Amino acid sequence: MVTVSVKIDENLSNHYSPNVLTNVRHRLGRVAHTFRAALRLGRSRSDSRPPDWFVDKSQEKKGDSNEGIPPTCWGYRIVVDPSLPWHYKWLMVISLAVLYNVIFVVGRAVFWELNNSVPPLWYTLDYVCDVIYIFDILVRAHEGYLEQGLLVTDPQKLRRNYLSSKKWKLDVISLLPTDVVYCWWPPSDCQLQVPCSVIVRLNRVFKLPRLWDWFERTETDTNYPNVFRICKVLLAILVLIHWNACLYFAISYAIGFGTDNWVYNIDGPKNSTLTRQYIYSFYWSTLTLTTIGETPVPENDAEYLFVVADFLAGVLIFATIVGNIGSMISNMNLARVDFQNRMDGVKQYMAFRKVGRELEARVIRWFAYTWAESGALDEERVLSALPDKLKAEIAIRVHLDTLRKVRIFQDCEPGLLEALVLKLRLQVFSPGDYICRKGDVGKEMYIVKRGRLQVVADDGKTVLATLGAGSVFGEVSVLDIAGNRTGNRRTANVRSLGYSDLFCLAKDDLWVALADYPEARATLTERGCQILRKDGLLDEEIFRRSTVSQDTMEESISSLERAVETLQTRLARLIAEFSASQAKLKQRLTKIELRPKDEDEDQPSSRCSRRRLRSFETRKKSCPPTMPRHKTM
Ligand SMILES: Nc1nc2c(ncn2[C@@H]2O[C@@H]3COP(=O)(O)O[C@H]3[C@H]2O)c(=O)[nH]1
Repeated sequence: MVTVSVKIDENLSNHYSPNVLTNVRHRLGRVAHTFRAALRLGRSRSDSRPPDWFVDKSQEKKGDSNEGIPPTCWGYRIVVDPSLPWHYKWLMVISLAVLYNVIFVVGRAVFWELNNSVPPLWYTLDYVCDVIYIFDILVRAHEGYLEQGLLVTDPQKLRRNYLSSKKWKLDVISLLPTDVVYCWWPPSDCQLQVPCSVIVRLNRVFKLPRLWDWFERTETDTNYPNVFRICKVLLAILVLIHWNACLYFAISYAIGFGTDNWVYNIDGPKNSTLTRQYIYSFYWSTLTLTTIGETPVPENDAEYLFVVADFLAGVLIFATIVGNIGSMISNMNLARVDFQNRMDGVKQYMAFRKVGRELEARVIRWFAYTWAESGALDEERVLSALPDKLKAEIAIRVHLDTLRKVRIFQDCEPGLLEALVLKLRLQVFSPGDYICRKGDVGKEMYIVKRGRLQVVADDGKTVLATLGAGSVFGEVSVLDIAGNRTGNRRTANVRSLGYSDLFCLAKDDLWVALADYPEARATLTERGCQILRKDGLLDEEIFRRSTVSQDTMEESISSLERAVETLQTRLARLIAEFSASQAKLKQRLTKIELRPKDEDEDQPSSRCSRRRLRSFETRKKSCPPTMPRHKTM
């Protein structure tokens, strides 16, 4: 067997600072780990990569709040990242253990036949669950949490966080070895027809919060949250009914089976079987808790009290549960109900205003198409909770296919795409709808997502162009191209052939986005000019003059920028020179001041220096410290 050990000579600590030594220790630890891993790899060709719940110190990013914390386990810190998939799987395992205890501890304690049926299986399951509980304490003690947005991986902090929480207390209570009671009340008693000592394990139920953790996580992760919520409520109902059934059977035992009509009667070949005992108790419990059927009338005080308590609990619990399920089901259909209400409103309005059968049919067809294609999803409202960056990412992901087909966006900077994609509004047009008519004032530009459209001349028949997915139109009138004889008016009619989905971009939004991307603007303008030239709508002279004046303006701006830069450099140099000479002068004056008094009292030069000092002080007061007053800019 090969042993690898890493040791730092004690003497080194006298020569080097603790920081250096800690660093050396970390690095040696990593070397040792690599060496061990290599050895393991040599022996079994298995993957020596540490599992993902180890945080490799060397892999951590700079700026991590855990920097400088010594590794604990062979150069790695064991930390459980709650966002990892395996953590979710672990939650599932522990939830199953909790559910087992919630259902079977009470069940087996009351229905002794159940406990007696396969004792080895039950005891194996009991102690497997206990092992899972113990392991869960370890997992929780290493569960990372966020501090200032960073995952804390410092083992001490993690432990402190766990030990100071309520979870820790509940975990300990749920693992108290209550089974020691078996010494005085052995499980073998269960052979008799009396409730079992398994009930002492009821403290295992204190682990229930772990089940909520799993519920919460699943609810966040699943794509069907409403279905999951309904399943959760159903499970809660079943567990409640089960517990109540067990209680009923236990009370029947306490009063005496068959002593009156209310309690369970265990006599007879059918009633004595476990299946009948449980099913009848469950049935009784369901009737009582839901208060939906005739239940046997209680015959003594204890029975009355129990039934009253059951009724009250049933009303409270089931009112809450039924209310929740009702709201969940209505939430599931909310979009459809909302859409139908809107459609009904429009239909009523059209009938009231007598808009005509043909138009009514068209509007209804439009509604049907919108529902079929997008489920009438109000994307803006749905995404309104997200920050702009995330919204843009989602929008780009969703609309990328369309935007890729748009030629002018193919080579454009990602920033422009992001800016534009957030401003796009989806509009649906029916067959024969005019998107714009010649002569209208252009207020928006369109990108075709799906469908086919025709650009038609005044007569409505001559087709100038056919547009498909990825085409852009409506830009000519919104770009304010100099020399455009139609001004800001539409130059042609555009009509939808079938149903078409268009992204609409308002003129202001387009201008704001293009202000930062002159190249994209030039491409769009160039395209618009080509169309105007083809239709003879471009005044070349005005266009040329505007281009020249634009060029001249751009040149003037560039030369102005250059002049400002030169001035800035000169100013900086002058300020530096002034500061240097001021410092020199100060030094000289200090030297003069420090000369012995009697030595220079009679010297004419010192009198002159004092005069100069006084005049300098006066000038300093009247002049700002960084700007020489005699320099004019
Ligand atoms: N006038 C004209 N417009 C066209 C042609 N092909 C596509 N279009 C688009 O049709 C749009 C009609 O509105 P705009 O004038 O704003 O912008 C126009 C162009 O984007 C064409 O051949 N002639």
